[in-house]
Amino acid sequence: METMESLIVTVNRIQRACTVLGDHGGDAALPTLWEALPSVVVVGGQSSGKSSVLESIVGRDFLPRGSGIVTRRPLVLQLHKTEQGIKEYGEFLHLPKKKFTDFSMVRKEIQDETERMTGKSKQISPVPIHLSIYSPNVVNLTLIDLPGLTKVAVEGQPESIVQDIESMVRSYVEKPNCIILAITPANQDIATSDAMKLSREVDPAGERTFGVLTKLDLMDKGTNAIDVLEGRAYPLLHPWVGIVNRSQADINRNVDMIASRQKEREFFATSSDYGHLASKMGSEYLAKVLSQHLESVIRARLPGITSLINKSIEELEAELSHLGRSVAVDSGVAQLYTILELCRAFDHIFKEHLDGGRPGGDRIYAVFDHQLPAALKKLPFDRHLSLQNIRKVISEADGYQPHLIAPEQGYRRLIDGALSYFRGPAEASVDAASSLLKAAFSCYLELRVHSLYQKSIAFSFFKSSSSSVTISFLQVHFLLKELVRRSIAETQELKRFPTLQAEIAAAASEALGRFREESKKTTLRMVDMESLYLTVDFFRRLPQEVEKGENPTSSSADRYAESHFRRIGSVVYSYVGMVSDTLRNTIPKAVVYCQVREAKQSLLDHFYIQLGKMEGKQLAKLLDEDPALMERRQQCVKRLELYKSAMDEIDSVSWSR
Ligand SMILES: Nc1nc2c(ncn2[C@@H]2O[C@H](COP(=O)(O)OP(=O)(O)OP(=O)(O)O)[C@@H](O)[C@H]2O)c(=O)[nH]1
Repeated sequence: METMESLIVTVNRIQRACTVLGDHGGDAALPTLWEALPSVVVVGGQSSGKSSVLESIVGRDFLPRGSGIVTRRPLVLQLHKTEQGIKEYGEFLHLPKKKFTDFSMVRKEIQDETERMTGKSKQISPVPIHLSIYSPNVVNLTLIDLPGLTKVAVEGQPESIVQDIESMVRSYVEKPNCIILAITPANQDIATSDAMKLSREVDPAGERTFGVLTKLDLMDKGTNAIDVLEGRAYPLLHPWVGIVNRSQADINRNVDMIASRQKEREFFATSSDYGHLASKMGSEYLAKVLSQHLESVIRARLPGITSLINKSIEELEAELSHLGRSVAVDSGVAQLYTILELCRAFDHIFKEHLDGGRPGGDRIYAVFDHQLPAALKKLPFDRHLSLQNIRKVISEADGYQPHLIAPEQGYRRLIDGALSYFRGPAEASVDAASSLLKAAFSCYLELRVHSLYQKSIAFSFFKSSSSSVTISFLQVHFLLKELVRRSIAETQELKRFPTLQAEIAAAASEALGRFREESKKTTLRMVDMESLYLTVDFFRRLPQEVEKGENPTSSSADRYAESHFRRIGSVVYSYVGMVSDTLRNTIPKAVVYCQVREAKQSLLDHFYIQLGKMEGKQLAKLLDEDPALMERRQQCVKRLELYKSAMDEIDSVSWSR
């Protein structure tokens, strides 16, 4: 018996912990212990006698009375039996350490506390009020009083209240761990009893319903409820209990509960209808039966509850470790350390993208292997080296005195013009294309969704421009940015720090911009170098080759014939081809040197310098977490605390057994 009593006390403590730590069930996002705890829930229509039954079980007047819906929050009533001689008192969970010995003050506090949560609006709230009563006149028992089921809203109450109350009551009684105390007045047709209708729905076999008939004394003369009380009219697994509470007149005359219990006992003992059932009737008997039943249910459910607690602790701990530790309380140095760790994690992933292991680096090679040669091939040398243009350039270079041997100036001008194709359109398109890229990237930062669209615009721009040099460093620049974006998204540790994510993205973008400018300078300089000093050897070899294939009889007059210009064209063509081959090999080297290598080695170097100069507050700002995530972590911590304390409670009972 001692063990069983302590079981109810244990569950009482866990129930209180649930309320303190915010577990009232009904929150699908978090595991709930509240719903797993066995409890006795009092259900009945308005004026069915619920309050009277509860007061009778307690032996005290303490519940608010009045018209309309008085009970508007669940009242968890925990009864603790104390030794004889100790003065009885009530204690609220929300007012710990305040002992209420005056039960009219308990009533007032229930009213006040109800209004604190619901206002005077007459709304209902699912957050329970916990009241413990310590008394030698009670049995260990926990009862939950709920708003009475009603069919109409009274003045000042929203129409939805009828439905709201039913939903709240239903949410309690449909749980398999709920013992239903269904109160029905005997002077009404039981077929229309709200309590019985609901309990039949959720417990059709009547396994967890205790039927209580009140107001037996108010039945019409000549009628009785024997058929119900003996279990024939409405069979339930547990026997029905008849009750006689104080009448309104008794209440008005302040008949105390002890006298009323005595009166109830006499009613059954002397009743010609119920005399034979007298020992199994009345509120005192009801309290005893419920207490014993609750104890046995708790005992049966304890292993299930224990494994539920263990499972939930595991789940919550796993989620918390996934969410990560809160860094808000850390010192500045610790926060700097955390930021550097996060940057390193990002940098590691970024490098994996470049070096292999993660995709992306291969696309840079594709730029050098396909896009650059294709762009070089597309340069419009044909137009520049058309017969007509060659003649024009050479004649203009000659001036009034046509060339005598080789048109040195003409060659130089033709070559210079052709080489400018490597850089001319390139330069023109750099700024336009890079501003498009900038737009694409800032758009990614702000909206994150349109980047693909912007990306396609940027790419089509590349395609339409025939700039071979630009194509390499701008496309590599774009690919590096894309890899930064992907690396940030793939750094799990960064997920909870949106501000730091944005700062890393901005710092990386700024650095990549600098590398791109360096690359642009270097690659364009390579083209400039080609135009500034031609490869003399190439031309020194030329006359022999020309002479070899030339007709010795050809005269100097041929110098102005078509074939002469065609030959010049083909010489320039092959020189430009040679330069093109060189650039195809050297541009990738420059781009890798200036952009890829720098990105790998020093992408966040500037950012690190800035971090070093930051104060505690600025660092904390960088570590601003997603508020939803912080909230979730807090909820999980609280729930974990609940489960752990519940486990301790249960363990302490097991030890004392
Ligand atoms: N004579 C008599 N009157 C009773 C009995 N039970 C309750 N009453 C009276 O019926 C009225 C309603 O009883 P309550 O206990 O307030 O009923 P309730 O279900 O708590 O009502 P609400 O809280 O308003 O939903 C009161 O005037 C009680 O005195 C009973 O067994 N006999």
